Amino acid sequence: MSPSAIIAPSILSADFGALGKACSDTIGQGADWLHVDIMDGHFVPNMTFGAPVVTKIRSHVDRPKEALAKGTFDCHMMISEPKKWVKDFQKAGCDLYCFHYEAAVNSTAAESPETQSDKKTSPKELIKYIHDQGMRAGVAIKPKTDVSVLCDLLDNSNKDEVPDMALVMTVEPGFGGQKFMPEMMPKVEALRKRYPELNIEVDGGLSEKTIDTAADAGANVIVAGSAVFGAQDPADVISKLRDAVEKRR
Ligand SMILES: O=C(CO)[C@H](O)[C@H](O)COP(=O)(O)O
Ligand SMILES: [Fe+2]
Repeated sequence: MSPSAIIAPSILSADFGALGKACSDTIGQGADWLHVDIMDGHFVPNMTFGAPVVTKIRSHVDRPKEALAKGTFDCHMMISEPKKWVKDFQKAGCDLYCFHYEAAVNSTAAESPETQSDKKTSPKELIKYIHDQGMRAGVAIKPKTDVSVLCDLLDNSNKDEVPDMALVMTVEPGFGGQKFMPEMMPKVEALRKRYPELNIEVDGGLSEKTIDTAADAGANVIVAGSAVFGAQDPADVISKLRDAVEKRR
């Protein structure tokens, strides 16, 4: 049996002028996690916010005592230097630090701004580093990246270096409100077949119209921004997304 449905509204589509309240309201409407999109204007052509804002919104939602339980802050790091910000986000209240594979393999960031050099960090070293800071680690892939890069990480026998979640992007990262890419589903199907217990997240264009396709493929962690925050009744949308995943388990 695949893991339970986890509904993670993306606060990218919330009112940034009242973000703390939007976070607590969404959890009250039945969301499991909050999906927090961090964009640096470099890895993607858009910017959001950094750790100081995460610190402020964290105080509006109880931090989960158990890993990946309700209230988890799922930080989707669309940034060029994923290692550089690990400690800041841990302190700010991130529970699950999900970096982009593409950024890690191109990253030139060292551990801290003081020691920046051209030292490279491999994705598996970065996963261990995130675990060492007490967070869970996720690895995201853009639409043009092959799913085999995730399998290589997931097949590692050293558990410290294995990701806790795989994120298959179903839009090009950078903006909310884009069209879901069903052609990404073979990646999700391949992961579900090989890793029955893995948390597989899909992000971009998820709604009541596209959830069946994602759920059929085996996704269980559902990010939805515009579909939740643009809805008349967000609780109803969250519940329908959950039901669609649960009925396929
Ligand atoms: O990572 C993202 C964009 O890069 C967002 O999480 C995603 O697009 C959610 O928004 P929507 O559900 O409106 O597509
Ligand atoms: Fe995202």
